[in-house]
Amino acid sequence: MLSSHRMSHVAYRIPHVSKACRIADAEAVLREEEAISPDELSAAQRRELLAKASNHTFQTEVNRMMKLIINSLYRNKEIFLRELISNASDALDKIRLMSLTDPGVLAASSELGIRIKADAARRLLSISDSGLGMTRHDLVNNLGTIANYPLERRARFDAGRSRSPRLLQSGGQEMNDMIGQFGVGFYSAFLVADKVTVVSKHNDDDQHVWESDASSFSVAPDPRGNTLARGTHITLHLKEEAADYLQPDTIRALVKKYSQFINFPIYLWAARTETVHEPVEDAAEEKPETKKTEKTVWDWELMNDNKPIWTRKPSAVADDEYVTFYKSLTKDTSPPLARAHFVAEGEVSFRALLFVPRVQPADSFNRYGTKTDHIKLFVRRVFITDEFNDLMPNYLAFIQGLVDSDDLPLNVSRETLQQHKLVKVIKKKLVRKALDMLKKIPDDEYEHFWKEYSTK
Ligand SMILES: Nc1ncnc2c1ncn2[C@@H]1O[C@H](COP(=O)(O)OP(=O)(O)OP(=O)(O)O)[C@@H](O)[C@H]1O
Repeated sequence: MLSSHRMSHVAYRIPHVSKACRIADAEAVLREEEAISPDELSAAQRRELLAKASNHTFQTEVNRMMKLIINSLYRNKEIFLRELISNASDALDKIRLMSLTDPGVLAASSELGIRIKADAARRLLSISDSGLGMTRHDLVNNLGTIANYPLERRARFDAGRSRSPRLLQSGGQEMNDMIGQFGVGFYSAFLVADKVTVVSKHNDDDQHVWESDASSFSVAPDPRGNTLARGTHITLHLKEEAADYLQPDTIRALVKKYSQFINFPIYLWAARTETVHEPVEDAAEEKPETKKTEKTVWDWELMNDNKPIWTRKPSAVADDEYVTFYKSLTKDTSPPLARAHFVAEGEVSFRALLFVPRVQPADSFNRYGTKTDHIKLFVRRVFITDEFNDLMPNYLAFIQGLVDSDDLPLNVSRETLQQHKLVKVIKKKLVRKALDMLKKIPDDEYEHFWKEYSTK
């Protein structure tokens, strides 16, 4: 018999196997997935979990941030899903990047994806990923303190607050929009859930369970053992008023709105009706007859088109797709003032997508107080870093976008990449294209651009 670990591994390959097998496997996944939910713990396992749990209080800054999120985003609760999917995608980026230099990190599971499942009867919504996962230490530190938060984000919060202190109290739409841009992160789960359970398996540690009702949290070794091959499974115990987020249509619409450009497949565990023709057993008849019956089939449904937009031909991308992509890339709520999408060939080949934000990014300074650029670097579709900081000169640091190069080596450190001679060539071409893009800002927008970006 397959061990439960193996079973989940096999089941994750559902989309590629035959239908009969798929249904059988899908049932296996259902059982497997339900077994992962901490509510499925037997009484003895729950006792063991409690006995071994260490209890922690959130750092003051975390409490403050949770209050800020809950008071400011109550009209924009839906962003929780975008935040959890974005964390899952970050964790997948990290393991994929590590696998370039050490393929062994994918030994437990080679699947890289995000799976969402709703259990309407128990009001549970789960988001799981097969990313990097978290060790016990990570669970305590990353989901309990603010120490690991990028300093830039704090700066962004402060910038937002000082820009509009009155709005913060009023909880107006503008404030919603502004906070939405900051990447409020994991704690936004408490906008819709009164309890959150995180089960995580990192290659370097055994599986642990983190649980919180927003006032404090506990961490314990998972009494079921390592049921996840690798990654993180988050279960939201939804508040009564948040039950709509269990509806497949609501989930599909949110993924389309905020997460359609995530570079990993996002699946929803969903039912669909299939019409099947079954033979009617009647010996008197010469011709065997068939009758139509409807069957409900549960399966993982792919919700996003994870082919990166910048790999498509510019002529095949619609304006509104660029705007949606820009918003998901930057968390900005306004459309960009201008864009440039191009392929460079010759000495170095790369694709790039650049945007001019309507409002200057608030996080233009890094932790050392120097300017940071806003260009994400990909090499052959693999996200490498957004802290490369060597692709735009200071005076163009406000440009948002990405570069995806086929020629840069994948498996070298950021420092080595920075020295790479092709980086200079890429930068030169980017600057030229960026300046062309600025020239193309329509006349009626140019005054706005000038006011926003000129140094007084
Ligand atoms: N699904 C996940 N897998 C692995 N680690 C995670 C996951 N979700 C959260 N984390 C860890 O918890 C940390 C805190 O998450 P949180 O969303 O609050 O902030 P962030 O992701 O660092 O910032 P931002 O949301 O602005 O991008 C992350 O930096 C990451 O280390």
